[in-house]
Amino acid sequence: MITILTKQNSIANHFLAELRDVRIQQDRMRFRRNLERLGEVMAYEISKTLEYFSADVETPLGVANTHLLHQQPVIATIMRAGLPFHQGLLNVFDRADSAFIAAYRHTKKSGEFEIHKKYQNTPNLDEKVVIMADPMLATGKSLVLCCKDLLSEYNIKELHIATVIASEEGLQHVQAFLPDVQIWVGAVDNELTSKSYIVPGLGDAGDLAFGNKE
Ligand SMILES: O=P(O)(O)OC[C@H]1O[C@H](OP(=O)(O)OP(=O)(O)O)[C@H](O)[C@@H]1O
Ligand SMILES: O=c1cc[nH]c(=O)[nH]1
Ligand SMILES: [Mg+2]
Repeated sequence: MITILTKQNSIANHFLAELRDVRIQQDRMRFRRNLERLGEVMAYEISKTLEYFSADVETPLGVANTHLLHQQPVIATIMRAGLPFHQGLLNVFDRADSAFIAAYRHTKKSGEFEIHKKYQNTPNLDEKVVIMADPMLATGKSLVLCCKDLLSEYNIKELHIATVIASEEGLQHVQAFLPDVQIWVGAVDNELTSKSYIVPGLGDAGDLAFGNKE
């Protein structure tokens, strides 16, 4: 299942428009905050699909019945660009555990790239709802590699991918290799450049958030 946030009119469109805007995105703090705000909006949308139980809350004047999350999801992310987006999800799922993975696209002399995974630190994910957050889904190789590793190591109950901009091609790649995953995306763009950047996309999310890499 794929849910595309900007198919509906909402304030999320403003956050995404600012992330894409070649001038506004130069304000690094605002860029990170907009990734965070989209993480917050997406967390709210995902929260509507999770499992709840009936509970009573004692107020100063009586007892109110409500529905509470059966289980907090675990928020996983791929560094670097995932970090502000992860923070947004964590602002909403504020008692969640987190999982961190460091992976990046290493470009070879031929111009092709491969995903280098350097680090993974995660709580036990058995029987957990896991939300894997990475703002950019270009070829989909980073997300497929990282999710496949987690799925082979743990008996994950339900896996969600949260992303801000995806390419059509990348989405197809993820669906082919991770057919049971639920995908939440801000917007879907048509094209990839020869260096696998999304067009129109927003540029390099990690560099915009944290500075140019070497
Ligand atoms: O779908 P893919 O083709 O795998 O590309 C998407 C990945 O590329 C970017 O990370 P990058 O490797 O540039 O590292 P960074 O997050 O440290 O900037 C982005 O943050 C995704 O993680
Ligand atoms: O367009 C892209 C593709 C990968 N990573 C980014 O940050 N942007
Ligand atoms: Mg990345």
